[in-house]
Amino acid sequence: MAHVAKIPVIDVSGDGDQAQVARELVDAAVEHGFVYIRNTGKDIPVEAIDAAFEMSRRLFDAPLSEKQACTIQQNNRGWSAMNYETLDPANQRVGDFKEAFNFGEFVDGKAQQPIPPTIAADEPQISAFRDLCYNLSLKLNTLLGIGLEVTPPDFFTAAHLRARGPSGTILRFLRYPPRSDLSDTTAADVRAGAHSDYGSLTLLFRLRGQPGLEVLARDGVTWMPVPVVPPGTEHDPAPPILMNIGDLLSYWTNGLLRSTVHRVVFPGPAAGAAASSGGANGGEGEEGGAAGGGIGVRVEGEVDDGPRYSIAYFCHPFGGAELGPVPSERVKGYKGGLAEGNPYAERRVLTADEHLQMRLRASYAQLYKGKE
Ligand SMILES: O=C(O)CCC(=O)C(=O)O
Ligand SMILES: [Fe+2]
Repeated sequence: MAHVAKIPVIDVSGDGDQAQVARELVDAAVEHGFVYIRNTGKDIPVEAIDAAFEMSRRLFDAPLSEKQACTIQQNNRGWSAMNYETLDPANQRVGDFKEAFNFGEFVDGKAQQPIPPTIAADEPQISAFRDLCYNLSLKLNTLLGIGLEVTPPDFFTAAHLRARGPSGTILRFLRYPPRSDLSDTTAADVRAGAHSDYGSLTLLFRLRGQPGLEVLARDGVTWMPVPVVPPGTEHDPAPPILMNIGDLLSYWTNGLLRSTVHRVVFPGPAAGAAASSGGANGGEGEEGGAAGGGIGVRVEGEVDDGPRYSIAYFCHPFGGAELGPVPSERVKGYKGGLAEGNPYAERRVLTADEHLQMRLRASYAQLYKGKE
């Protein structure tokens, strides 16, 4: 039986040895593509996360007409309705069973896109939360630069500074309804299809008791649940923030940093009940997901019968950033990459914007149909 994903937990909030933390972060990014960032409340206060989830609840509870008036546009901002996005079109019968709302940049606390009147008064607070995520993402980009011994170490960070110009960075609220609210799901349906993220890195906020995220093991067939509260963090003020490497940073580092495929499934049967995916709940650390169908196997202590909420911050470099050679011996010396030999000699240097457009077209077929 498969295991719960063994993703390292790292604390980046201390004043201790940055080089050591950076090495651990890079090792996790190379090995797993995912890392838990311990939430001590120093980088992102717990109250700010709670408030963001509260705003998200109110947003999704707003009248349908308010959300429809903000329907997602080709700039990737706005509301994405139930089943609208299909993250794994080759394998999904229907789109993802989720609603999402994407916030692009804010200027002086004001969104640069239509916002449902129900949450209009919250704009400054959403903007402030986005800023907190931005600051943490810069810190993580710096640590990745230090850990990869890039010269200068702020190479990645510099490409992410807002001052450089607009970027594809998105703060996304997500709501996944419980299966009991849906009339037409099958066992194979998933809340979010298998995918890797598009940007440089993603920060993911989840709530205790709302499991469902799974990562694909290196064997390419085994799904491993990612507990919200990994061992050792039970007494932290909030669950860790999950960071994962996106396609852009993987591409930029020639595949050294790993962009790991993941998905969100409906909760599986309760402990003791027959598991229709074939994986009955085992002992601690032994729970796992069967490949194929979209039914998760429960992680100990995680019960989920209602809607599931999560918040993702997809960090992107400024649009014009050229994804050329990374000045790091470790990246240059990495041979197991995306192409044979020197990838930069063989491929045209894409900009961050070109990379994003390429990826968005694949998952929003309806939005881009006939608009080539
Ligand atoms: O909701 C989650 O836990 C993950 C969402 C996700 O992977 C995404 O939106 O890219
Ligand atoms: Fe994702």
